[in-house]
Amino acid sequence: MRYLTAGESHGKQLTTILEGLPARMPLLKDDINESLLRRQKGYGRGKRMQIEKDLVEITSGVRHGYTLGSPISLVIHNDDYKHWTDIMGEDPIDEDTFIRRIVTRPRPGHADLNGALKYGHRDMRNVLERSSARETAARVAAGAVAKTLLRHLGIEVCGYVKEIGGIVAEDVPNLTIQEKMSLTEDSPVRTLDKKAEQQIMAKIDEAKKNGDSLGGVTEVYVEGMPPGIGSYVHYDRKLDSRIAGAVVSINAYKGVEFGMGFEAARKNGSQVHDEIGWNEEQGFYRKSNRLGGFEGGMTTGMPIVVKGVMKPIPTLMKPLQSVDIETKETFQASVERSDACAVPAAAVVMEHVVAFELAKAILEQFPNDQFPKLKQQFEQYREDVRSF
Ligand SMILES: Cc1cc2nc3c(=O)[nH]c(=O)nc-3n(C[C@H](O)[C@H](O)[C@H](O)COP(=O)(O)O)c2cc1C
Ligand SMILES: C=C(O[C@@H]1CC(C(=O)O)=C[C@@H](OP(=O)(O)O)[C@H]1O)C(=O)O
Repeated sequence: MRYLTAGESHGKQLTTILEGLPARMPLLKDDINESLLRRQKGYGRGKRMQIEKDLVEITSGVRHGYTLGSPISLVIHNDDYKHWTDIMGEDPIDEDTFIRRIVTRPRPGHADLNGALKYGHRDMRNVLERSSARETAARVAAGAVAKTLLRHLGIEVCGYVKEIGGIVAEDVPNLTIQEKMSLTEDSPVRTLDKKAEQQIMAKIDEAKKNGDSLGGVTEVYVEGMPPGIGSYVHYDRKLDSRIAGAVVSINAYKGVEFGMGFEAARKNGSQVHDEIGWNEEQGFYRKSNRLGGFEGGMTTGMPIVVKGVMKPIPTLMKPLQSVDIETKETFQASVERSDACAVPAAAVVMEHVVAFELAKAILEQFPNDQFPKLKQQFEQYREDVRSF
């Protein structure tokens, strides 16, 4: 399974083409819309999210609520496009409008300058329109389809916020994944910890007031993956490495940890590895999950726990110094609108990119033409590993 996305942030629409999904899998527009709506929520976002109402149109690959096995195309319209038709249309525009709206001032922390140097664009709008995280809506649409497949196989994926601006949300022990999902849905900053929630909101307000921005840490938790998904035989089949790549591909993500992650560097082996047990009912199991559900590039059958770190949003109301690419003059960047913090939204994006990698690995490992056959073989595999 693979997908491509197309679309500019202020262009007409975003398009996702998803290929390699089995035929005869139940899929509803609402499965995708629910995810899109979740991505739009979260305290700290700017005015753009009040303009957009992300809804998907399925334009191919699905009939009467089931996949056909042919490419699925998903379209999300940009409601903001109506304000940008002269700037973003495909037809040539008059010189005056072009000069007035040309972007020559690169923002530190964004793709603007590197993209201009690489492609030779003198109007950096040609870079920022595509490098914008607006594209993550199209990726969430693909991930929502993957999540639907996983749900039909008994696998649930949940993303939430662990930390924003240095305020850490404590874990609530022994929650079921359903409880995690509903708690985070009710939280404006998508945390499990009510106390941290209030502090985080105050911290975001403070950053906003100072014209500044915040980053944080998001976590994705997955339940229901059997052991042995992924492979140790080649670098590009290791599922943890694919997940790491997918997470860092999200705009503003700079690092990934599995389980105890970087903390492992400060521990002895006896405090890191997960001891193996066996009983008649479960078969092989782990006595702990310090490694976050992976060994040797394969799932262990324990929940997958992966964290990602998002840097603070680069567009700042408080100006940072930069240099105009035409005049070569130093200026203090000024902007009209931006998110102050998008970590809660990014947790939803991370959930969906992880879900996509999991679904992709399953489709590589099991017969993938027809969903009912895949499901049957997958359930058989679950039983095979349980009784091994
Ligand atoms: C959900 C989400 C929303 C974002 N919103 C903004 C924003 O409003 N302003 C901004 O400058 N960057 C925003 N970003 C981050 C930039 O897109 C990102 O920093 C930029 O594309 C440069 O890429 P890099 O940070 O991965 O190097 C957002 C990122 C995500 C995931
Ligand atoms: C549009 C989305 O996020 C955008 C990501 C983004 C950026 O620079 O990455 C900049 C902002 O867009 P604008 O410049 O139009 O205000 C965010 O709103 C979205 O998440 O759907």
